Amino acid sequence: MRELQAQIIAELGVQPRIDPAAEITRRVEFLTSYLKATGTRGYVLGISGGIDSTLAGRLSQLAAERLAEEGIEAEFIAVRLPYGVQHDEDDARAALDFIRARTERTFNIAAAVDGFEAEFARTATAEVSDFNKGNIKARSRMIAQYALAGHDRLLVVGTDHAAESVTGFFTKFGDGGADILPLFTLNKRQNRALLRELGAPEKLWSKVPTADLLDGTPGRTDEDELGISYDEIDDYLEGRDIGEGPASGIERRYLATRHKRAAPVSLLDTWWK
Ligand SMILES: Nc1ncnc2c1ncn2[C@@H]1O[C@H](COP(=O)(O)OP(=O)(O)OC[C@H]2O[C@@H]([n+]3cccc(C(=O)O)c3)[C@H](O)[C@@H]2O)[C@@H](O)[C@H]1O
Ligand SMILES: Nc1ncnc2c1ncn2[C@@H]1O[C@H](COP(=O)(O)OP(=O)(O)OP(=O)(O)O)[C@@H](O)[C@H]1O
Ligand SMILES: [Mg+2]
Repeated sequence: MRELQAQIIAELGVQPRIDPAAEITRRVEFLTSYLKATGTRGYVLGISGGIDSTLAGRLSQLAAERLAEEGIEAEFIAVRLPYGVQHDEDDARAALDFIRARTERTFNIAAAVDGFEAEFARTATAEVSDFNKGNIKARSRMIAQYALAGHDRLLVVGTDHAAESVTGFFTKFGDGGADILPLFTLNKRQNRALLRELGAPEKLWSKVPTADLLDGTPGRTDEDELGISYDEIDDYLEGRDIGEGPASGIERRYLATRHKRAAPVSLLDTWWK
């Protein structure tokens, strides 16, 4: 195996083989123990209809139910965060039907994002690019979740996992901004395996991953933007040889995005040298 590949696998804690049922139990247990240790009162998570939030959402609901069995009152707010009307709204609805959250909300981020866009144009005397606006959408979703969390003393659940973490394919302080990461260490096919184990309909676990942040290309697939397939990323994270081109592509992205996986750099840090 490549030296950097072994280092990345160890850093992200990826296991080449998993027992999906055991991983579900372990992650629900993680959510419940952290809540008890911190005295927080529940969880909040944005539900897009994609694989990651469907899985993290169901785990959060199961954690809330487990806590109730122990006599601890815990909230779980599954919140839809569309920018106007979401083009794959049916999938978001199907995800909510599967998650069966204690509380469902919809928080439309359009007014906030459009407000930022207008103020940006005034300040920078230039239009914001569709790409940069996409990051504003991701950060507006973070603000909405923290507002709900702050109101009820909840934890913001994040959906970061190894197959996104390795390439830094998330918005810094946007979807990357969260309190607890129940999917950490899993690659994309392992996320799918956990969803199947939980009995999710095929339409949800087989959905093509999309960040869906662009006005100009709704539903642009992650693989199209990355130029690398999740199968390649998953194989790489399981220690396989995927060939020089794709492996160096992943490693280039990994090295360029180290700042996203660390706290803001200070005088005492040496990781970037
Ligand atoms: N070396 C460095 N040290 C410290 N900070 C550094 C830095 N380089 C950039 N930065 C900072 O980081 C910023 C760039 O990072 P960021 O704002 O995240 O922006 P960036 O990485 O350019 O874009 C986010 C990427 O994540 C993808 N994404 C976002 C959200 C969700 C999903 C999904 O899969 O659903 C995917 C999105 O499609 C896009 O490709 C710069 O503006 C700068 O402030
Ligand atoms: N339209 C949306 N509504 C609510 N939450 C969203 C929306 N888009 C993104 N999010 C939040 O941002 C997170 C990151 O998006 P990402 O696309 O990586 O995950 P996903 O949509 O759940 O799964 P997939 O990667 O398979 O598309 C989501 O898990 C979700 O919590
Ligand atoms: Mg998505």
